[in-house]
Amino acid sequence: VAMAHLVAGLARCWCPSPLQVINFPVVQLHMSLMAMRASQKDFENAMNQVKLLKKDPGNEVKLKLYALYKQATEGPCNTPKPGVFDLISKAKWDTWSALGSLPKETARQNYVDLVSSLSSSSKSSGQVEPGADRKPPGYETLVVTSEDGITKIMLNRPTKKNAMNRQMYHEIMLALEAASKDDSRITVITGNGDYYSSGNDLTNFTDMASGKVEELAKNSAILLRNFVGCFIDFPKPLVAVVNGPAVGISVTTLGLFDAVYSTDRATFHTPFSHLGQSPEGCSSYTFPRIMSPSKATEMLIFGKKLTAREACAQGLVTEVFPDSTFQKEVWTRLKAYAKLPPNAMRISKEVIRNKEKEKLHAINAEECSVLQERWLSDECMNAVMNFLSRKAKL
Ligand SMILES: CCCCC/C=C/C(=O)SCCNC(=O)CCNC(=O)[C@H](O)C(C)(C)COP(=O)(O)OP(=O)(O)OC[C@H]1O[C@@H](n2cnc3c(N)ncnc32)[C@H](O)[C@@H]1OP(=O)(O)O
Repeated sequence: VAMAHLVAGLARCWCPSPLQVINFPVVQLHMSLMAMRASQKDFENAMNQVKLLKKDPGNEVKLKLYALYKQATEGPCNTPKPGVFDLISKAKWDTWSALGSLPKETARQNYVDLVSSLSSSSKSSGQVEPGADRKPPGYETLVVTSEDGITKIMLNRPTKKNAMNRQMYHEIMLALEAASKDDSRITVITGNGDYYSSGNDLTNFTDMASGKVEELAKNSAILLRNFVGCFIDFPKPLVAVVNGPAVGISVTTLGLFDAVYSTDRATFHTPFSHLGQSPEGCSSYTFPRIMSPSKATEMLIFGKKLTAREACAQGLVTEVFPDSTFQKEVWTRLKAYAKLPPNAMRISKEVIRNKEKEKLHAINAEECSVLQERWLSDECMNAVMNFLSRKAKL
């Protein structure tokens, strides 16, 4: 009943004309503040783009836009929580508040990214840029689908072994955020092609070689911290369907999933020392707890690559399937799990995970700050340059 009131209330408040959200007084106030700063030009353009959207993006997205707006302009939510019966204000407060301590610049970037993904899926009114390349609708680095109670987030850069570039980090965060609010019961991350993911796209570091390295390292640490934070806070059962080899951050974050199903063709590899780097994804904490401390050390310090069966024996992988029947078996199982009562699953996850959340956020912050220094080291720069000049592969 409360949800019905909320939906009706949001519809009354925001839906009559396309994106009435932009008329929100607080947003208008911020528009004039934005216009004063040239460095926020993209943000301002995004606000204008929102006005041109023909298709109403729905209440969830409008709430998200509102929250990112507030975060980008005012910072973390510190206003008193509205009463339970003030459903609309409470929904807005909850969405803003859920952004936690997300930095203003990241919120601004996420706002711009979100508007850009909306613009490409909803043709803007009459403004056709002559000769402009049309972006494919929706995400650029992911394919996100939702059916049978399962939202599937598929990493989609198969020709790059699903290496995670900055765009992919942002899109995964957006997709997780959307999945946490949609009506699916289980969320799955998987890869397209023969790899699950080859980890961080090493070209993310090419800018490091060209000035302002400290600033780039700092921004990368913020990006990584927010990215991993989304996994720590994800409220629904999160399942990895590991369709092939996994490297680096795509392995370390597995410790934050609720189940990991793997093809027997997959391998699990965290070559941080080879790359002059150090563990992330909370693996410095989760891995010694999931497997024995010395096995974790062998992976995280010495870069030992595990087969799927070894990873399963160590507890990192829930179950391994023959590659020939992997997809069929895993999806049949997941569809059955998705029929379980959603609130029970969500609450069970809360009971299992909540005790650790604060700790995990602290570990995440620490790992990112250590990495920020590592990225500036000769060891790291040389390893990245070696890969990019094809002198080194894992
Ligand atoms: C900002 C947040 C930072 C978060 C910190 C995260 C850390 C990590 O994730 S550390 C792990 C980083 N990953 C790697 O070091 C893997 C590097 N890649 C490889 O060693 C190999 O590519 C391979 C073993 C994954 C696959 O080898 P192979 O089967 O021989 O395929 P290719 O090398 O020919 O790859 C095809 C194509 O894809 C590009 N590519 C693959 N992985 C990456 C990558 N991680 N970063 C950038 N590019 C990657 C590769 O360069 C090829 O491209 P083209 O030459 O243009 O075809």
